[in-house]
Amino acid sequence: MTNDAWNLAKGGIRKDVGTHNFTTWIEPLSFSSLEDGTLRLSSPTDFIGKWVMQNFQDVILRHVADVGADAGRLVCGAAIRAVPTPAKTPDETTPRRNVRQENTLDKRFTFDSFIVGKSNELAHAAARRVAAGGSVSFNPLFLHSRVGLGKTHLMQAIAWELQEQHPEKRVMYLSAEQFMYRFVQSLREKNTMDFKHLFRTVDVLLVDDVQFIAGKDSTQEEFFHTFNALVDQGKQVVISADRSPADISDLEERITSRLQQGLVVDLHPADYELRLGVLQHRVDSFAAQHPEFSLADGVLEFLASRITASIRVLEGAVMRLFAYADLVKQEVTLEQAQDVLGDLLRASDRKLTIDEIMKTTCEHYSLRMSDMTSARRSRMVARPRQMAMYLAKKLTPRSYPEIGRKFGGRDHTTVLYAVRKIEELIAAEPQIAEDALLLQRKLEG
Ligand SMILES: Nc1ncnc2c1ncn2[C@@H]1O[C@H](COP(=O)(O)OP(=O)(O)OP(=O)(O)O)[C@@H](O)[C@H]1O
Repeated sequence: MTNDAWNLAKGGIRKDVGTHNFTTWIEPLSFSSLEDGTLRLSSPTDFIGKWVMQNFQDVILRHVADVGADAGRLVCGAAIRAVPTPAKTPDETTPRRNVRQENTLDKRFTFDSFIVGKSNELAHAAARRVAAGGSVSFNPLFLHSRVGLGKTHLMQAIAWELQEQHPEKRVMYLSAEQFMYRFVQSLREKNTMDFKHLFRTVDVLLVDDVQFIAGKDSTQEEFFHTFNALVDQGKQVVISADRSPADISDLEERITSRLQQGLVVDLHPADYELRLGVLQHRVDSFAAQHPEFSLADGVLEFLASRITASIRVLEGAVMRLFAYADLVKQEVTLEQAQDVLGDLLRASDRKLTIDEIMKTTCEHYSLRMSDMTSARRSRMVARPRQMAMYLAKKLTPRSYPEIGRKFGGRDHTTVLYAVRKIEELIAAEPQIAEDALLLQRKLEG
């Protein structure tokens, strides 16, 4: 069994255990080895490892068998070393097998369960407007944010609301990856007319994670035509991405400019009140079904102040507390919460700086710190510098101009170019992909 086979098995596991369990328990695991019928997975903490062995052993072994690996036993823990995975860009012609083809919506992602705060109020209001089903002055609605801040939740809330209030409307929600999958499938099965018909006759089209199609030429082309056909007919389109249209590299200029013609809204990182609101909401829903559940005073406030990365991470933390409470069957104290969530808290504590990124990159390529800010252009220096800029954009919240300033007062377009260049090289050159992955692992500790 290889890393790839494990990734394939994870697709099936996700379907069986649900997105929530998957994100909390399975996603953090990495493949280590399969020897003598024992599958070894590495987990960030022993608590997660134990929980996975107790609760997901059967489902994991079943799906591992489905991908052709024979394991009768699972061992999972923090002391197990993971096999590094080379970074890979999905290939346009070989869609991943675990892509969901069904248009399923998550029952939890409704407006009722969406907590509104300063950071997301505009996105929420715009989503509500689209969900009302009347005529809307902006088209498309483009939602963007860093990961785990509620884009998918809002998109699906729109779809649920429309389905409920306007059952006559044809609403289609899917990820850009699914769009590509269906498109490639229609090419293979020579029924592109059906594909076009399907997508051009919907009333509302919601496409999640559109950055995925950047650089995938024929899918982009088809997406562009679908998009134009719908907008020209006055049909509503809603799109999400992990960055703004202008920041998505490898997206054709004409697509970028059309995407910018509607309303582009950024969901900002959640502030303390919003984080606390989300936690409280989750705890209330859980406690309604588990009256014995009890949390010591101050635990939620502590989590809301310490875990700031994303709402997804916050949710993962609270899910883990529920699991822990279920195990010990007593009130969860602050000390226990700190213990069980140690890895998440440590990760949240680390605020990576651009200086650290430069230093680690220099060590990796045996360069001097001054090379990061110098004007030298030889490839030996320029490439690592571009790599450091790429990592700075990826791993810190710094903007292009801020990064440019740190790298010897360079222009923001130089940083943008560096990021695009490294993204291209990661896709084309395994050595660069490996460097990027190794550096990222080192930096994220
Ligand atoms: N304002 C909110 N209120 C309640 N739950 C939220 C809110 N924002 C995010 N969440 C929850 O956080 C989790 C992650 O949200 P979601 O998947 O929508 O993020 P995303 O921005 O689409 O992330 P990605 O870019 O990784 O796709 C989900 O479980 C979602 O329900």
